Amino acid sequence: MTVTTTTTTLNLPIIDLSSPDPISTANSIRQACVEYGFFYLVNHGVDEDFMKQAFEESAKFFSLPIQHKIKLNRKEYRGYTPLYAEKLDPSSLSKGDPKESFYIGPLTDTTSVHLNQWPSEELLPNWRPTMESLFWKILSAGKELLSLIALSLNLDENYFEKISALNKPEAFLRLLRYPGELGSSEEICGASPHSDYGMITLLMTNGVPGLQICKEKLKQPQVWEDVSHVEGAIIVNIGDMMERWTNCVYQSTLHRVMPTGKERYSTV
Ligand SMILES: O=C(O)CCC(=O)C(=O)O
Ligand SMILES: [Fe+2]
Repeated sequence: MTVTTTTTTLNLPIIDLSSPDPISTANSIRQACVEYGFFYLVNHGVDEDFMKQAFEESAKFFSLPIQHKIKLNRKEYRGYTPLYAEKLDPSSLSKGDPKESFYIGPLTDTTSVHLNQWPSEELLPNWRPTMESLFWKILSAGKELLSLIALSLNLDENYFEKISALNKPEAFLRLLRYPGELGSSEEICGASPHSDYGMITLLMTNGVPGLQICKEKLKQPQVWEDVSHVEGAIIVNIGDMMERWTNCVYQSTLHRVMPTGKERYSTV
């Protein structure tokens, strides 16, 4: 049995992507990745009004009747997954995570881009252009960040590009909706505890809290700490692949989303 307790809210480091001093930024990134595996990214080029618009479009899709959504059921890792269809912690006894999602595959890859599924233009005319624009903006911030992460590891800033780490399937964009309803007394997570599998994850939320991290995954009882919302910031976390590549110097930190009674949207 896993016994969990929640403590205080964390003060994660804030990294400024537009800082004129890449070496000092890289040093701060290193410290954040060693200590937490999580940090906030500001001045990343995705402006707040645009994010608001993206969450509005996301909400329009998720509020469609289920028969419209189910037509876009996930195939080839692209499309809609209904409530409870996923369980990020396979050992959890719950019937699945109470969240729905929509997966968009890499727009960069001409050989697979046609596999993406989109809601019809008649139903949601601005949906596809908004999500495509979101994809490019976050990808661009992510690539800039990866050159700073390379510097933070004392590598050439183009290192990840040179080793083809940015080749297809470069990046997926997922839109998530958590109904947020509080369950019975048992601990039911919106997203059950997991670490991400890739290089890095860039996460934006609509400001509704719920994200928690557990810095020491092997310690019992587990201690979960709240990650608070910083207006306009992207939350970045290190994935398992980057943890492995750095011989565990950078942490792929366990995290989860707890319901707070409020509907929550995020993009990862
Ligand atoms: O919605 C969130 O805040 C986190 C989602 C997440 O951790 C994931 O999908 O990997
Ligand atoms: Fe995650």
